[in-house]
Amino acid sequence: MLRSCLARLRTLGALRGPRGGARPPATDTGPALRLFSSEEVILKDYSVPNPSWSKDLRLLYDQYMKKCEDGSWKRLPSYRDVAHLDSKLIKEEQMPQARIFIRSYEDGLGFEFVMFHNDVEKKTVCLFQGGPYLQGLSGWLHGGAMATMIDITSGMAASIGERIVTANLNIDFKRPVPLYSVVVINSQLYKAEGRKLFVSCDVRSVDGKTLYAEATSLFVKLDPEKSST
Ligand SMILES: CCCCCCCC/C=C\CCCCCCCC(=O)SCCNC(=O)CCNC(=O)[C@H](O)C(C)(C)COP(=O)(O)OP(=O)(O)OC[C@H]1O[C@@H](n2cnc3c(N)ncnc32)[C@H](O)[C@@H]1OP(=O)(O)O
Repeated sequence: MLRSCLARLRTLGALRGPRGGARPPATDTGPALRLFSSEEVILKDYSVPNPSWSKDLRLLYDQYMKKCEDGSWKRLPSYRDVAHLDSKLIKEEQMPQARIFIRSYEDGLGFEFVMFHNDVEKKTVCLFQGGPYLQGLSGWLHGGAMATMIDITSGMAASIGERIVTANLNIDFKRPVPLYSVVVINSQLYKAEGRKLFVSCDVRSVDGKTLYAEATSLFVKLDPEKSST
């Protein structure tokens, strides 16, 4: 069990320890994966409920956790550490303070989210609650914050565990998203053509009645032959 869990995390690139420089302390509460190898790695998984989660977010989380019971859906863990990124893309030893920015806010102030993935259907769903530090126009979520979540959710639908980058992202913002509200981001890989992965996405209210945004995106698998990446 632990072995398969480690294999999965390695696939996601999550188990690279710091090669110099201090890792920010794992002071928050919540589940953590603790490993002992040549270096000690402690990873806290942020994709679980915390006290800042609204009732809507908790209810949806419970619904999706139920869907996970038959194995068709999987909750995706999420970490703050740069170890999440491929070491070929970022030189950790030169940037010991680097963090995944969406996980760098205190609970409830920024991006509260959890993602679920269905490998057969090539779908990723993100349950997202945007906090007060993500404000754009008064009372509303900044579109860039929404774009970030669309990008990452779509990227997860495109490819889990592979080195991909966003080549193109088109978003139609249909309605402003109120701060603190919960939205459901649905993404699906609909075409794969060589290194190119095409994803569609929409963002809806919890009851599904309000369409906040629609997006299409293109992700490209990095070419191992090319030195720039
Ligand atoms: C908040 C942090 C979240 C972190 C998440 C934690 C881990 C989660 C893990 C996993 C989920 C992943 C989620 C991703 C989320 C974050 C992604 C980003 O922010 S990435 C940074 C922004 N993007 C770039 O910086 C790319 C910069 N561009 C490039 O590097 C190159 O242009 C690249 C790799 C895209 C293509 O370059 P070439 O030289 O390798 O290949 P060529 O031949 O140019 O393109 C390949 C094919 O793609 C088409 N193509 C390329 N760009 C296109 C475009 N803009 N529009 C249409 N087609 C395009 C080309 O026409 C070509 O197509 P033909 O094979 O000929 O059919």
